[in-house]
Amino acid sequence: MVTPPFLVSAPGKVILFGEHAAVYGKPAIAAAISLRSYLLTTKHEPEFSELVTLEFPDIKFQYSWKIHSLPWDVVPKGSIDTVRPPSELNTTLVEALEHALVDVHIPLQRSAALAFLYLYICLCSPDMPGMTFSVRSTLPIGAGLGSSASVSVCLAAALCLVSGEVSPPEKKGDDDSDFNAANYAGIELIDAWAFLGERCIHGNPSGIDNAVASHGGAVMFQRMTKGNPNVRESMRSFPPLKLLLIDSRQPRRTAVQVANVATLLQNYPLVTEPILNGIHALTDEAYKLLQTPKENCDDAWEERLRELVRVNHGLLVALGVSHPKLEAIRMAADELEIGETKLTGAGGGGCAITLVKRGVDIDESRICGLIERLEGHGFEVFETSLGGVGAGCLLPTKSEAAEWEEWEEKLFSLHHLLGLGDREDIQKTVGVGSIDGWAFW
Ligand SMILES: Nc1ncnc2c1ncn2[C@@H]1O[C@H](COP(=O)(O)OP(=O)(O)OP(=O)(O)O)[C@@H](O)[C@H]1O
Ligand SMILES: C[C@@](O)(CCO)CC(=O)[O-]
Ligand SMILES: [Mg+2]
Repeated sequence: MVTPPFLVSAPGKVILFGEHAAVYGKPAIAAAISLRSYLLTTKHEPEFSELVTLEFPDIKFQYSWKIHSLPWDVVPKGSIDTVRPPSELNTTLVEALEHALVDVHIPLQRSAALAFLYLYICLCSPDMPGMTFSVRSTLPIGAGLGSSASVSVCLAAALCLVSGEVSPPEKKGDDDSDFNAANYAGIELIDAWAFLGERCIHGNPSGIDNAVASHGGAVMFQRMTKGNPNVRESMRSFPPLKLLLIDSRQPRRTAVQVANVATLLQNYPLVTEPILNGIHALTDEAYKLLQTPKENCDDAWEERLRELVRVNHGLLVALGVSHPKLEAIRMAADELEIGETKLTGAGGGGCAITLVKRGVDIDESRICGLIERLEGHGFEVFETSLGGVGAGCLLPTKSEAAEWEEWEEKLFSLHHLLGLGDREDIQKTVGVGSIDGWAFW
């Protein structure tokens, strides 16, 4: 059992191929990005020990519940398998939590708070001390970069740590590829609980986003079908790709986009199924291409990959999940002949990626021209790298326990920062890659 204060963090992701089809058991390819969410867990002062507090400053939400007023009796201790959580939500618990959420009307706040309460009731117990869980993200929210999954993974990781279901990650050796069985078991469990958090936020997730946010790297993922388990294949020799990541800043919710595709499939199965099968075949092609040894990734290879990006976008347009702003981004990149562009994530707004041409026929000034043009239209261009680390934890080791007070003081000032700082402040002060001490499962 880990005693607060401590921080956990998990990355966002980019889906390169296969979104939406992933929901129907088709393969998809995604990679973790360097933009991440952070969750600080602190213990309440004794006078507030009967409260549990949730703070989501990014979505202007803060709420405290009396711990004993929550519906603990719906899932009595021992009635839930915390080691192998089910993949379906317990609808009785979801209904019982309505009461705790009666004052929360805004859907984006309500779904995130439901994810927290659901995991809190399943993993914790009413005799635990009062705590505050504060989440900040350097990811744009609801923009296709897996913000919901990175928050779900942070919530699952923090709650698994305070309940003792999972131990903090053991530091790996110098070779980051070293396999550590305890870390692996820990992150598998966090991933499984985060999937239920995703279910609370968007109803019918495939599980690809929480898989990438937990494990990091680049993966080919296929949701379980007819009792077969999920496939999650790590793509270790992922070739370096030059990508632009552009946020249309058009808000949308994944839950709505996924439901729209479900309606299309229901209304026009003979039309929609072939589109999903087309995405499946295209992702298989992309998978083969992305397995090509680096030395064979020549111009023709790049051209084929870009072609697949273009076709994937076209099929997503046919599913009805593009948006005029995403089309404006694609057209700007097409006009300047920078590369091929597709929406990424659930679409309907949010982000697009442009797979940039390399080689002699494209110079940096053309790319700068595109960025300027996009920013001029109010779009935001992100720089990020693909295939980064998965979920991690920052807490003092036993040998540092003497510095505990100093640590606690630092985290309390961090608490303030998590409430007020901007993305750059957060990344600089606690960010993975900016400060030492982070360990990853
Ligand atoms: N920083 C955050 N703080 C609190 N809640 C968040 C935060 N980031 C995301 N969420 C929750 O996740 C929801 C957005 O998730 P949604 O699945 O719609 O988009 P996304 O995950 O960013 O994109 P995609 O699913 O396409 O990758 C928000 O409405 C909110 O409920
Ligand atoms: C649209 C979708 O395919 C990707 C969202 O990032 C939904 C999912 O797979 O859960
Ligand atoms: Mg999401």
